[in-house]
Amino acid sequence: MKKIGVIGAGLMGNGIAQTMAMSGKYVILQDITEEALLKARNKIEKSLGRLEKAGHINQERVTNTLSKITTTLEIEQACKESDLIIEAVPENLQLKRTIFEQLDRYAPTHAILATNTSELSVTSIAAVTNRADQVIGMHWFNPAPVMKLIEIVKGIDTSNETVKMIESISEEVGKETVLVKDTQGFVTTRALSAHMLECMRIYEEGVASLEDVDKAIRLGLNYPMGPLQLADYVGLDTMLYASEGLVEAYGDRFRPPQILRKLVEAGHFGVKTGRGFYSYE
Ligand SMILES: CC(=O)CC(=O)SCCNC(=O)CCNC(=O)[C@H](O)C(C)(C)COP(=O)(O)OP(=O)(O)OC[C@H]1O[C@@H](n2cnc3c(N)ncnc32)[C@H](O)[C@@H]1OP(=O)(O)O
Ligand SMILES: NC(=O)C1=CN([C@@H]2O[C@H](COP(=O)(O)OP(=O)(O)OC[C@H]3O[C@@H](n4cnc5c(N)ncnc54)[C@H](O)[C@@H]3O)[C@@H](O)[C@H]2O)C=CC1
Repeated sequence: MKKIGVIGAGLMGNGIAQTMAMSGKYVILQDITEEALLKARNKIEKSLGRLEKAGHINQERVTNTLSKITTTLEIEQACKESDLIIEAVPENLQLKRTIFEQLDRYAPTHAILATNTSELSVTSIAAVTNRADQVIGMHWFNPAPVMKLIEIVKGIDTSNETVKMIESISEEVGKETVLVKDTQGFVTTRALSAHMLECMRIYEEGVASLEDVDKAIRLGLNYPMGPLQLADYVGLDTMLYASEGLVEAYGDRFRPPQILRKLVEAGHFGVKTGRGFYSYE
């Protein structure tokens, strides 16, 4: 697999594009606005700069990586020569199904179509295509260039060959993999949401301040980030979508706390909008 299409250039899409390009893949990154593409390119440059400063890569690798990434507003353009297309648009089943109809229409017949969904049904997304055996969940973690895991999700009709190809390219770009069944939330989102939603409730009940809930988990349980800080980092909109899907599958224990719903209703999605549980302005 030499050419990779990435659909959606937000938080995850730009990190996935960067990771692929750093391993020598040609990447075509697509979004619906010029502004989103510009923002993505800036984020990639910043992240590469950070890796260079830390001594992980040299200037030549930065230049090479950037030269391998092109951007487009046309989904057809991102598909037509790609061997693998990774979708990273917002966590909404209807939107993803609409995108996959188009991926199926425009991508070469050999291409694998992967979704970066955090918890939605890969099987349902695959069902709108004529190649369900070549559709798979490829679940990355934020920040994509740094996090070690890719959670591979095998839909009902995903072929073993498709799984092998995704295991192989994941390894090629320096990631470890786990293989999971297509169930709501897989392993990681189910586990992470249980933890984060409970911590939001602890804060909402006034048991401790925002800072102290985060500090307790960070220092007491040795997590790299506190749960509320991490929720802002992941995106509260994504957290809310995920919890709503998990409620449908597993019931009330994943019910979104009021504070999460209100922050999303107010347009405060976390780091990406400048405000969430914390302010970043
Ligand atoms: C919602 C879903 O579906 C799935 C998800 O993604 S859930 C969320 C998963 N992600 C997490 O849980 C992240 C938790 N946080 C962490 O692991 C860490 O805080 C972190 C890696 C983000 C930052 O690490 P840190 O030690 O706190 O800060 P920092 O020292 O700045 O960074 C550590 C290293 O990562 C690098 N780094 C961090 N973010 C980076 C980025 N965006 N690009 C490039 N490099 C980055 C830094 O340069 C640094 O490198 P060195 O140690 O070699 O100097
Ligand atoms: N935020 C996180 O930590 C993680 C998110 N995910 C999943 O990745 C996906 C994307 O999440 P984020 O990157 O956080 O969201 P985001 O909101 O940062 O980015 C989404 C991007 O998709 C673009 N977009 C919207 N409609 C589009 C369309 N029709 N065609 C092309 N692009 C379109 C938006 O303009 C935006 O740039 C979601 O499914 C999410 O659940 C997976 C792992 C981690």
